[in-house]
Amino acid sequence: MEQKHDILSRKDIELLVNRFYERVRKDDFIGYLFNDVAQTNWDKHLPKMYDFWEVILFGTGNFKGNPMQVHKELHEKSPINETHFEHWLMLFHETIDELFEGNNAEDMKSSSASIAKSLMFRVLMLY
Ligand code: HEM
Repeated sequence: MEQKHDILSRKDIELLVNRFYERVRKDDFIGYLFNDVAQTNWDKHLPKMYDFWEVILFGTGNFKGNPMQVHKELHEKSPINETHFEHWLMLFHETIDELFEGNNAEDMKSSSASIAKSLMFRVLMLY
């Protein structure tokens, strides 16, 4: 088997994001939020997510968006809760571990966990 390496480039981010949302779309617990509620246009969403993670991980690229607003609107259409966030995070971390290994992979797990927490608190107004 090929040795795993760290997340080092935009190409690596693209692979990770593609693999993650392939799982999300088919997921019994959160898939419907994308497929039915948001009716996600994947050709737009995926490049946006490459940009998002490129900024978070490498400080390069140009993400334009408003995640707080987007998730609030989603929650208004179809309520999401802590379990959805935990599940999202579990799938994300599993996908990272499946493909990569190293400091950036670990950083991505911890930054996704803290963003998930802050999104969750603000979207669900738990503060
Ligand atoms: C309960 C967990 C989550 C669900 C169900 C969810 C769902 C969604 C949906 C449906 C969209 C809109 C896609 C579209 O344009 O159709 C979206 C956008 C987005 N999500 Fe999430 N998400 C979750 C958690 C997270 C987390 C934890 C992060 C970051 C670590 C994140 C980052 C983003 C970003 C950056 C966007 C793009 C925002 C924009 O367009 O301005 N999401 N999400």
